[in-house]
Amino acid sequence: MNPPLAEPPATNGGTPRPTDEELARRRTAVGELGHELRALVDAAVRTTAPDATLRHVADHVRRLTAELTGGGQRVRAEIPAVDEFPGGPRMYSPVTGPGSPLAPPVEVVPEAAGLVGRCVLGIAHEGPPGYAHGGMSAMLLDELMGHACAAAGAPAMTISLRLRYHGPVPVGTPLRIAARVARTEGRKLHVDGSIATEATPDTALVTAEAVFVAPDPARLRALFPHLPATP
Ligand SMILES: CCCCC/C=C\C/C=C\C/C=C\C/C=C\CCCC(=O)SCCNC(=O)CCNC(=O)[C@H](O)C(C)(C)COP(=O)(O)OP(=O)(O)OC[C@H]1O[C@@H](n2cnc3c(N)ncnc32)[C@H](O)[C@@H]1OP(=O)(O)O
Repeated sequence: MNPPLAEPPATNGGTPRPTDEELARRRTAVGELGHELRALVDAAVRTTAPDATLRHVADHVRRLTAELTGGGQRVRAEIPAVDEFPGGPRMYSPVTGPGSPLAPPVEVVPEAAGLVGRCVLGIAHEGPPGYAHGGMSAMLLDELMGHACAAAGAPAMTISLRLRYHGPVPVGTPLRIAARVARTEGRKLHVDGSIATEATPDTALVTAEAVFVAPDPARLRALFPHLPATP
């Protein structure tokens, strides 16, 4: 079990902002580690190696974890130095983050009617054998629909998300996730989304309708105490 995360301090401690070059170097290193961790997770859920090998690897990984935690750790709600929140890169997003072992990761590109994300899910994301966990589809859509809000100029949080699963989403297959803001109503954004394979983009396997709310500024400060003064 991970230890509980510490509560956020009142400020970020006045840490100086890294230069663009330092930031680029750090992001590359974060992405490299993320890539290797994803390969490790994939290998771990697919391996048929003997028990002794699993125990041996577990020992190695325990030592590596100690090496990573030894250099200091970010506290709950702290915005990583490699991120720009809201609206910019989020290196550790569990959906799009190159540094996250949980993320496929999804690559997001703007399209005429909103956004499209592309990824391949792995066996680590499996629900029924050979197909994605339904919760993974929900996570992919929630994130991409959130990106569509930010791209429309209103970073927002989900207040409702309704999914329809029309067909199972295969793992190991290039996927296309689409999201667009259908209409806005004050601070509320009504967003549509879908998942299909790249090979058959017109056959939606999952469709989603969500409502997002752009938080009131006071609520925003309370929720995200580490936001820069002018987000
Ligand atoms: C600016 C940053 C915001 C942060 C957003 C996050 C990321 C943005 C950054 C970059 C964007 C890029 C990518 C997107 C990344 C991730 C997307 C994933 C999104 C999520 O994974 S996010 C986690 C799950 N999400 C929650 O954890 C929200 C829980 N929620 C709240 O924290 C508050 O709700 C809040 C803060 C949203 C609004 O708070 P508030 O104080 O500003 O506004 P208030 O409460 O007054 O609600 C205004 C109107 O929404 C109605 N309303 C509210 N909740 C409702 C509900 N459940 N059902 C029906 N109606 C509801 C009210 O009834 C009122 O309606 P009316 O105006 O008609 O009376």
